[in-house]
Amino acid sequence: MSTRVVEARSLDLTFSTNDGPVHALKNVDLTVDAGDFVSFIGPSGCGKTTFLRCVAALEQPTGGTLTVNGMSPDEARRARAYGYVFQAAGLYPWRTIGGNIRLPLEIMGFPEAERKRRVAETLELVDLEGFEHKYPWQLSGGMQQRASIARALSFDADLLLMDEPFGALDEIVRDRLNEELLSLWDRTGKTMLFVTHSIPEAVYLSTRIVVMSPRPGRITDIIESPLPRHRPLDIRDSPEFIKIAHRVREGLRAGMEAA
Ligand SMILES: Nc1ncnc2c1ncn2[C@@H]1O[C@H](COP(=O)(O)OP(=O)(O)OP(=O)(O)O)[C@@H](O)[C@H]1O
Repeated sequence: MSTRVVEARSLDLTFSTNDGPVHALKNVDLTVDAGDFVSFIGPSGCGKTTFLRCVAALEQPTGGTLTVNGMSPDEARRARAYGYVFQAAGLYPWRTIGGNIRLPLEIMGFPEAERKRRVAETLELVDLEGFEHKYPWQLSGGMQQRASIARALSFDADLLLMDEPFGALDEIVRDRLNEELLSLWDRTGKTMLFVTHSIPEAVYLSTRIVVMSPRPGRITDIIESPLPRHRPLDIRDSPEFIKIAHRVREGLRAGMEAA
């Protein structure tokens, strides 16, 4: 039996702003099971980040229910249920790569030997062995983003929340990181929630694609991917891939027209 990692029922979030209420999430129903790779795609303002922030207990829903590993998001946060990767790598420039990855471990009070072991292990997972003592500015954008993924992985949470981590990178680097992320997911069995604006990225990575629409932010389609777990990059030329990409595009278009 699979384990439920995230369960949202009729989730609602309305922000009160000076210009009046903003309905960022309306009636969101979604379940994510252990080992799923779920992508969220939709135009700017459809609530992708807000949903991730609710899971991370950084926003408080105004309606409905949300559980993470069967707990409230706040309890899950305290239980260190997830790692969070932001759009910008957000590495501290005065710390080395190793120092950045070590930071959450220091905050959480891991003993020194354990910190060392975990830093080495996660550097290897993201293919950055040998860069522990470099500073962020000595690394390319893609390598910095890998370091930021390593930091989110360092305390071995089973759930990874990734908010457009590769948005600022060029296509070639992004392709490589997509391949690496998929392989990392395959090796570790982690559960991924991944925000993107890119249709090929969403289709390539996901076991499930959540299509969203703005005003109010809501889910308009959930696509179960029939693609196999092992996906070479050229799967993007296959008829199955193109079919799913087409369905995502149609969903996005319909959502925009209805908004
Ligand atoms: N703290 C806040 N206060 C008021 N409104 C907010 C706040 N955070 C988000 N919003 C609004 O909620 C809506 C959803 O925002 P959100 O950032 O979740 O969208 P998104 O789909 O992630 O967009 P993008 O793709 O541009 O990152 C937007 O209209 C946004 O302006």
